Amino acid sequence: MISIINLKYNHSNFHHSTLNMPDLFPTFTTPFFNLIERLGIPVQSLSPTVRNLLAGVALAALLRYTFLAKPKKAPRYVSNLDNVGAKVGQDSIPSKRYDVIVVGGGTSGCALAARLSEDPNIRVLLLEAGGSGSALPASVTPAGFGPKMLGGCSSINAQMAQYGAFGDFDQWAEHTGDESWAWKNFGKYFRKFESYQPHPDYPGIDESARGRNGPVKVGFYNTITDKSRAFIQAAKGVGIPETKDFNGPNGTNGVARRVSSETAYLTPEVLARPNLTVAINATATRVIFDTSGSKPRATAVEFGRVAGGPRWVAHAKEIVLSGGAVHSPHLLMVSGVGPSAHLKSHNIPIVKDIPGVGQKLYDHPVIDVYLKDASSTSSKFMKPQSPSDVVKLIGAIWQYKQATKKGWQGGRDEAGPLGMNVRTLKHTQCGTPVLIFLLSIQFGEAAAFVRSDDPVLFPGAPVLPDSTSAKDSPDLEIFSTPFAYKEHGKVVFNEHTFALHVYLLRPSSYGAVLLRSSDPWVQPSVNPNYLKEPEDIKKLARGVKLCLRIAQEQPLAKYLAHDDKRELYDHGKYHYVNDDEALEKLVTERVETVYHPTTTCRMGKSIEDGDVVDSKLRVFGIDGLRVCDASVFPWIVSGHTAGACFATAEKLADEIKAEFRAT
Ligand SMILES: Cc1cc2nc3c(=O)[nH]c(=O)nc-3n(C[C@H](O)[C@H](O)[C@H](O)COP(=O)(O)OP(=O)(O)OC[C@H]3O[C@@H](n4cnc5c(N)ncnc54)[C@H](O)[C@@H]3O)c2cc1C
Repeated sequence: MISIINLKYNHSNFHHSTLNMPDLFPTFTTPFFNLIERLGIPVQSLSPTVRNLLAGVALAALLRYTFLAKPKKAPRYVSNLDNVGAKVGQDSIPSKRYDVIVVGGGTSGCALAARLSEDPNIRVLLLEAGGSGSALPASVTPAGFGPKMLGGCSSINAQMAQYGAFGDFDQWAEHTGDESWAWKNFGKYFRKFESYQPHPDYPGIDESARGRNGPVKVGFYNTITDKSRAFIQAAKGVGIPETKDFNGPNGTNGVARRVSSETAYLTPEVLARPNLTVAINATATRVIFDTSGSKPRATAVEFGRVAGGPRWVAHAKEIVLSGGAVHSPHLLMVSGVGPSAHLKSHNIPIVKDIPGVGQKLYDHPVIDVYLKDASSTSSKFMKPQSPSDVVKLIGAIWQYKQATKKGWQGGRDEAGPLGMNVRTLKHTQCGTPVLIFLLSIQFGEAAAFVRSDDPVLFPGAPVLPDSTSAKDSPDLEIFSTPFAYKEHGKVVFNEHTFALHVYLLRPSSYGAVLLRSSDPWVQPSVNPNYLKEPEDIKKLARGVKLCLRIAQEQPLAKYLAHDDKRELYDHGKYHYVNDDEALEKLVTERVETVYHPTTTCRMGKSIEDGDVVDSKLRVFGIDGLRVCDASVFPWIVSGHTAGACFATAEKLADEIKAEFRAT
């Protein structure tokens, strides 16, 4: 299936890079400079330095307004762990008992805990290693490799709500031997979590195929730059047909504004439930088992706040690990569940030998194509490199805050550029989302899904080994961002830029998550093994070739500085479209990740096949222990991974609730 996202756009305020009053945001700059004029200072005649100085004052004032605003009332989370479990070593304190403990308040965990606690007879404890996403400005490190928070990756991701190809889930059903995972059955859980927001600018969506009442709002919320609009037209020009809806009845497609799992599922009403306890800053360090019977049973979770600090224990009938594709296998292994030789090498007593734990780490490798923007209209100020960038950014923050104060919910233009892929201030305290926005630098505005063996796009190219789930599923995604960045956003350009990115949707290569220590506070090693298989390199090389061709196509071409042949940019590499060897070299030199790790606790039929959980997400050979997050995907999906995490949690919640009702 081939398709393109198109998004809403309002970028008229950003056409000059120097500090120029009329070009800045009138709601912010006009009153400020009026005030200065009234003090008798002729602003227009001031030197750029003085104007920048004045802008600095404005910056300080606005930062104070933005970041020191009165925080909203803190949600009902428990941080005193004495109220959650029994302190280890204090036998006089009776253990706390729950029906279900969910470990990890991320994308899947928040959804699961919220849905389970709808049944007042199920006492649920959600343990989250981090704090609230709305209170942790520094929590932007991807994929759980650093600080953690409620909402997990859904609190920092790029909000692209494309769910994968329908055939992906039919393949899941085939692998597990359980038809409930086939799209015709599993699809209802995608509709259950989403609330599709129709938009007049985007007609032609079959709303009957979309969810209407779920907690996660999905729709055409974002602004879109003129270059990403031009990208859509250029992609059509090279032969990629346009589609209205990634997730509609005709196949893969989609867009969204950020709604984290925390803000969507852990609403004040949900948090007020007496049968739900949400503990923050509570890192699970071990699952505790009763090994006295013929089959081990998970009975409790041990958790703590900091390495070397006190630990607590809470008991439950059912324990569900939702720590994500890195930390669920990590917790299993430090608890004695995993490949026995590997655990023995770390002196961990074996509870259950499951060789597949931590194996089959799939991820989506990406190649970024750097282009110089000839129109000088990029949003480079969002990663400020100069005082004028700072002023523009402050103006954007101001505009965004004004719009949200007036009740902006997306779908209209007045929020300005920060309306693009950014969580609304409304849901959070102070300026946290602004920081998240500045640091996360993931602004996918428009995307195209194609196959690397499409005869129209790659005429004469030999067919490569095909790991995709169905014959019409895509294996490459190309997306545009309104400026270029390198090394996960750590390096930005101090010039106006534009970027295309291509990633491999169904890689053949996979790696592993392995222990570096038996100490649960020591992070595991994560080796994704990108590009180990040669066909992955060849497919990505075709994707780069397509990016270079799209960049040459009108109307996109007119925005780009094709005569800029500096090594910094890729304009000088257009001749690569006829040089596969050069393209493949570029791929191997430039590979990065789009942060979609999956499959490290694979769902399937048996331990012998390398699977870790069965189709009800129960860990093989252990009672009372399940895993529910991206780690259980039998294969990585042909698209973005958060949707399938929400849907998996929705499905498991229904199943566990039914089991509790039956007992
Ligand atoms: C930068 C970035 C951009 C992305 N962009 C998109 C996108 O545009 N669209 C899309 O669909 N997907 C996107 N993704 C991927 C998607 O967000 C993830 O695949 C998905 O959110 C994973 O959900 P999860 O439930 O498996 O894990 P997570 O959401 O990572 O949740 C795991 C949770 O467990 C907690 N935890 C871990 N260990 C412990 C422990 N020992 N004790 C207690 N708590 C623990 C963590 O703090 C975390 O809250 C992106 C991801 C990243 C990082």
